[in-house]
Amino acid sequence: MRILVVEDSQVVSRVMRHLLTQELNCEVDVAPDMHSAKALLAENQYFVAITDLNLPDAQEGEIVKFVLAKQIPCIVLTGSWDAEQRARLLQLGIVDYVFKENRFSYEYTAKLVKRLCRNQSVKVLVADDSVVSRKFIRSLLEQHLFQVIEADDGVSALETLSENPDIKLLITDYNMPRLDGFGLIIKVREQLSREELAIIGLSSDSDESLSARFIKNGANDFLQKPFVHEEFHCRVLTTLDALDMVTRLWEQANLDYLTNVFNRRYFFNMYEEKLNTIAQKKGSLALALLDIDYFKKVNDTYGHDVGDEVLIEFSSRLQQSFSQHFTVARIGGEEFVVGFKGLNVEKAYVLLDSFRMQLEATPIATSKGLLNITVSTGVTEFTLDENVDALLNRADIGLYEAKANGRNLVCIAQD
Ligand SMILES: Nc1nc2c(ncn2[C@@H]2O[C@H](COP(=O)(O)OP(=O)(O)OP(=O)(O)O)[C@@H](O)[C@H]2O)c(=O)[nH]1
Repeated sequence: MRILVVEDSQVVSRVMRHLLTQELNCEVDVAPDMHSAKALLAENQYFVAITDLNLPDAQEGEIVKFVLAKQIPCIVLTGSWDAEQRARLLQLGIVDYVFKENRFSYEYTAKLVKRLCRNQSVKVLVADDSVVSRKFIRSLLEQHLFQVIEADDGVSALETLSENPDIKLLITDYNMPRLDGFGLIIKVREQLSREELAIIGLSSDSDESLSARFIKNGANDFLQKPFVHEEFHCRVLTTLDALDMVTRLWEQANLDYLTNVFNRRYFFNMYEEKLNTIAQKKGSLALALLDIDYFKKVNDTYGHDVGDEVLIEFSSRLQQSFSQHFTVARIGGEEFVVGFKGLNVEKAYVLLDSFRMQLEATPIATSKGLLNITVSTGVTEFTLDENVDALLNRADIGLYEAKANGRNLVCIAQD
């Protein structure tokens, strides 16, 4: 990803380069004037341009129109606060107008670029029966690079949501035919929590109680129409940042910090519930306990960091082999589990033995060279009246047998 900074002050361009490369994996080109900016724009594709308005060879902000004409998102970073100019440039379609006040202005700009990068993968559904209003909101969202989908009433919004489960944000009007904004939110919240789908309510109705009612019905936020561009963007960004924070907290609580597979806590919580459902439906489940062989030797010979590299690569191979259909978790130092929901122990055995052979045949690349790694595995099948501990204990008996019989084996433990 390439970013263009058009800025005649070397101090500012150096600060921006530093902050941008800290936040993102990107290349930063700096143009000190309009002439060199044009040359760089002719040569390269830019994700975004951050431009000053007063350049030695173009003092009236000419650079902005030039950048926008090339369909490149433009953030204005200026030392002169001019309310009229700001309103005009926002109208033209710049992403934001940032006043160079202090170091926070530069940090804000770098964070904004990071958000633009994230926004490209965020789907937003706009539900509004007014075409004009829908198109206006679409244009605001597209300035910030969101993927936008439209629905012209509550019923079609519901259909679109079920067809696109990856929509992260719903922006809905209140007055709509067939199903209004409240009805839509109530129906959506029967299935999706505030953390799974954020909702912002909109209305031009003068009824002051609407905002509270929207939020009580399950919206994350509310905006009164007409609104100014910046307020709209601030609400959208704050709502999505909150969603990101919840996701990060969830990941910290449920993913293993080293390997990024599910951790012990997630596995136990999820499997207590899962076993109840499987027992009720009389379904099948096989559970495997995998333990890397002689792992202590890897640490002792090559150091703890290389041990970590082995754990990371081993987890990644487990995920590649099983995560699409089954659950992979790290439950101890070099101990992993795989839950094979829907499989009996014989079928799980075949998959696990093939994984074992592939691991043996493909050494792991580490900073100290290729290492031959093998794994021992115990696998067992769920019987309808037991809990996770009992199931794991039985898988552990299989694992013990695999270790005792020379390692690099998969052993089935029968109940
Ligand atoms: N590098 C690294 N090592 C870890 C981590 N967690 C646990 N270990 C190490 O894993 C090793 C486990 O050793 P043992 O339980 O003796 O097992 P082993 O050497 O694999 O022997 P067998 O299982 O009998 O084949 C210990 O040396 C722990 O310090 C970790 O996060 N990173």
